[in-house]
Amino acid sequence: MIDEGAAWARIDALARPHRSLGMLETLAVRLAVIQQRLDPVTRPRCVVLFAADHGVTAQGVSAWPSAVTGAMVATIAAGRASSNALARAHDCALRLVDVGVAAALVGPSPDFYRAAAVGPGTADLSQGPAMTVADFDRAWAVGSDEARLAIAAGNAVLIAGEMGIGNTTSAACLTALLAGISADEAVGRGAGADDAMMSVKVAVVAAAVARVAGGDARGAIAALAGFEIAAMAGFYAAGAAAGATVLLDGYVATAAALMAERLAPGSVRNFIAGHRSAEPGHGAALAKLGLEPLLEWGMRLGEGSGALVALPLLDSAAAIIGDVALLSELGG
Ligand SMILES: Cc1cc2ncn([C@H]3O[C@H](COP(=O)(O)O)[C@@H](O)[C@H]3O)c2cc1C
Ligand SMILES: O=C(O)c1cccnc1
Repeated sequence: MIDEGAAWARIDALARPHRSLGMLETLAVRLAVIQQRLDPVTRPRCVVLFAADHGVTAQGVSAWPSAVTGAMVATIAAGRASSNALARAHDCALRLVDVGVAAALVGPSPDFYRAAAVGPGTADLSQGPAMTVADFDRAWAVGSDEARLAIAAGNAVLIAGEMGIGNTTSAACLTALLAGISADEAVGRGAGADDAMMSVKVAVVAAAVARVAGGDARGAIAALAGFEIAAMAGFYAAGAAAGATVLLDGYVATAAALMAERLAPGSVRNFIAGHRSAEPGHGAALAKLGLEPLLEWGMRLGEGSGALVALPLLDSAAAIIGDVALLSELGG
């Protein structure tokens, strides 16, 4: 059993001055404890992008129309999104999973694409439940299935990303519910909402959370979720249960992580927070999970981008615990 004490003992025995690599050593200890080995690995790794549409866009909560979800799915399928570029830069395999995009994929579907739509997008969460509990379980199962596939393919580090116009409204609802913050604190500009959209978004989030609060946890979560967020939660829970290292992205991803921890307690032991997004509620969501983000770079994209940018830090951390001589070997 490798606990933090055992991992620190190894770090402190290595051929360098005591604690001379700062936070990189803290990260190395986290990797060693998650993976239960003093030579943790970060390759191969993969990012699975889950995409879906959101009925709540009818309320005017996003600066962008829903059709952009499908357009970006086509861009990702063509290998031309920010997430594709970052995945290539960091030697990370990429998969794209449609869990509920309204539009059919235009253009050729590559071998890394999977059609697994639960429906043509969620219902408007401001008018009633976004989805039934049965559909929530279907979306969750798509994600848990993807985690098992990723692990069976040998991946040591799992990343989930998302594409879904309107999904920062759903993430704000889920964070308000699960991290216990107000709608004001949970709502941010997402992909660029202006002040008028922001006040609608705060009102929508406050009313939706008030409507479901106090009910059964699964039903409340399903009422506020998106298909891609539910799939990410299933991905995280199954990845953690199988012992994988799970690297989280931004605000939407962390809302899914809160769901995973609520419905599959203990999942958080396998989570590493890649970054803190510019969305204002993200700090409270990470604090609720007890996670310290690796980067605070003002990123606010989603698509797994913040996790992908943090990936080389995991490579560095693995190298400085697993691939260095011992002090006792000095001169020997
Ligand atoms: C071109 C484009 C590419 C994106 N890639 C990720 N997002 C991000 O922005 C969306 C959430 O923001 P909101 O809740 O304000 O709609 C999600 O699709 C998320 O993945 C994008 C958004 C746009 C417009
Ligand atoms: O932090 C995120 O996940 C995020 C922020 C803005 C837009 N989409 C996603």
